[in-house]
Amino acid sequence: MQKRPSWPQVSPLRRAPAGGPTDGSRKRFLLAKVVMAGDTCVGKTCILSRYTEKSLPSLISTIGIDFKVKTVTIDDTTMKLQIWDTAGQERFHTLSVSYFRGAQGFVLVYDITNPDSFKNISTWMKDIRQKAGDEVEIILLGNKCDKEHKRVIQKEKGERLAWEYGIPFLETSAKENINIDNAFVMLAKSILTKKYSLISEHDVVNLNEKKTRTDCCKL
Ligand SMILES: Nc1nc2c(ncn2[C@@H]2O[C@H](COP(=O)(O)OP(=O)(O)OP(=O)(O)O)[C@@H](O)[C@H]2O)c(=O)[nH]1
Repeated sequence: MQKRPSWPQVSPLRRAPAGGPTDGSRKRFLLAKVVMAGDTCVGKTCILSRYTEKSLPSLISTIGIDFKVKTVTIDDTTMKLQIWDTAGQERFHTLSVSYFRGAQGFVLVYDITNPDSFKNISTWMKDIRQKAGDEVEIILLGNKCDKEHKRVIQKEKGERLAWEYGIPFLETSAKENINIDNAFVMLAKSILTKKYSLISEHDVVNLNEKKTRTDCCKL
């Protein structure tokens, strides 16, 4: 099988900018694009919110796309994770998977109380492979592990599926804050280990930048 070239074609490591450490230590900065994926209502938004804001969001299903930024430090490397929260509803599927392109990591989530969300993991894996390639890092999460009384998918099933895909697995609870930080740190470490590089310049959205019209659009 033909291997995709490493992505993106930009330098993976940046020196600390001026104003950074003055002790001569080399600090490295990485910027990685991570995408939350999985069926609707599995808890993607809650997991992301718990991780980035230490709280749960006001509850409303994701419409379209949103992202949050979180900085993690692993050894001497500071990583900025740009984490995109996609909508799991079927009607947003095309839009959601279009954001998979250019990602270095995925948090793929099912709900341990919802068998369909577990069954659909294989479809999400296909989407990820198709849009982001074989080289991306993925972690599988069985969320809502606080709902033991409603559990349908046993932990061993999740572990087995992850083993088959060769990816790490954790059971999490956004509600009880179980394994949420762990999940993102594990993913960040895998991305780092693979020496995956930064978001390419054109994938960075500068929300402060004012749009200027190009000549062809001027009236
Ligand atoms: N008990 C429990 N409920 C959770 C947990 N995580 C999320 N929920 C609940 O599950 C529901 C859906 O959570 P969301 O985070 O909106 O799910 P989502 O996957 O982002 O859904 P979409 O935005 O539609 O894709 C909400 O009612 C949450 O309160 C958890 O760990 N435990």
